[in-house]
Amino acid sequence: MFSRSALRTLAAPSSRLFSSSSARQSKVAVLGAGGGIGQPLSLLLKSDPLVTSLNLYDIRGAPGVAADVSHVDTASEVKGFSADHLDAALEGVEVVVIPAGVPRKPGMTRDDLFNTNASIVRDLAAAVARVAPTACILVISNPVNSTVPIVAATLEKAGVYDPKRVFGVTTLDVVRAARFTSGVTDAKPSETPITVVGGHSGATIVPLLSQSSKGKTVSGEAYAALVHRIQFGGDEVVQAKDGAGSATLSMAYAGAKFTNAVLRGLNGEKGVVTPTFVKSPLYADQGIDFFSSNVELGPNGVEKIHPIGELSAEEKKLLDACLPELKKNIEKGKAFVA
Ligand SMILES: NC(=O)C1=CN([C@@H]2O[C@H](COP(=O)(O)OP(=O)(O)OC[C@H]3O[C@@H](n4cnc5c(N)ncnc54)[C@H](O)[C@@H]3O)[C@@H](O)[C@H]2O)C=CC1
Ligand SMILES: O=C([O-])CC(=O)C(=O)O
Repeated sequence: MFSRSALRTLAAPSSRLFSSSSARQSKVAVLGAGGGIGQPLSLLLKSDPLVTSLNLYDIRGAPGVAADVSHVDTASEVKGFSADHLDAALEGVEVVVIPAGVPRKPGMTRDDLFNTNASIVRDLAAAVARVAPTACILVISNPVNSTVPIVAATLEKAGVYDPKRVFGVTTLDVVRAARFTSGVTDAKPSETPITVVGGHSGATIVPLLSQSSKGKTVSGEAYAALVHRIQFGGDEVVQAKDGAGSATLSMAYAGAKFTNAVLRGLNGEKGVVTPTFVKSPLYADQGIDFFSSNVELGPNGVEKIHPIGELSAEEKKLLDACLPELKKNIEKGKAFVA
């Protein structure tokens, strides 16, 4: 079981994006650094005191982003790498963050991105397997429910898969859940940390409001509306951007927050716990071997996968709706590599 105070250290939303408890620093690469997420994510990572070196790679525009970000007056070194220099970008890297790939337009599901993004993510994972086989890989590219199994299967094929080091970034769901719950309970987001489990698309996103002292006070129509908003927060942004893409700025914030958590774990900090989509035993008996739940991060990546805990009757129904869809998404990813 996990300690609630440990959980709060990361899950609790705070005005401080980065925590740092150690002098050890790390080399981080962003693949897709020229994009809507990649650019602000690179800026935020430049501000993270745990990052020593930042390698920015994209098939378009990374050297420009690197030149720009490199002027920020923090200690880390920034280098930009263009299309033919992926291997150089990965040299000696401990953490690889992947926001490469196309975003949604209105009317699309995340699964509609599969045909384009599956091969992008597979090829990037193959390069990581070749050049930085022990790096932690943080997958942002959608559909996360399928791209994470694609990365895992690609590493497995290359003989370097360590399930403790491959993560789907579901932090934006956690960030949204805290923000939206704060809105309806009249509490600060720091008082409304919400564990979100399952996967990262619509019905596979399962917020566990009953496990939050503020969240469990929301009921009836307000509860249904809050769950819907957390599950479909991405659509809200896609519609508002009206063809110009999906969440980029809030995702960059979430991606930087999760990267900092992984670095803190690698540094040996204790009690760093947050939901993330990883190879998981929780529903493996139902053929679902990737699942997001609270995970303690440590020096090897995943330190401990926490059970999801007690669920309300409503949450049991949400989980029943999540599991079959998640299973299909995972199988689709695996089949692509096989
Ligand atoms: N996990 C999550 O919570 C979220 C995931 N996303 C996903 O993140 C991805 C990126 O979104 P945006 O940054 O808005 O898209 P974008 O189109 O603005 O940027 C994507 C970048 O990837 C680059 N790229 C394409 N192929 C590449 C390759 N083979 N190697 C390196 N870079 C490559 C492009 O040149 C572009 O700069 C999308 O798949 C989106 O659905 C978006 C928001 C939240
Ligand atoms: O909705 C999208 O396509 C982007 C995404 O994953 C999110 O914002 O949660």
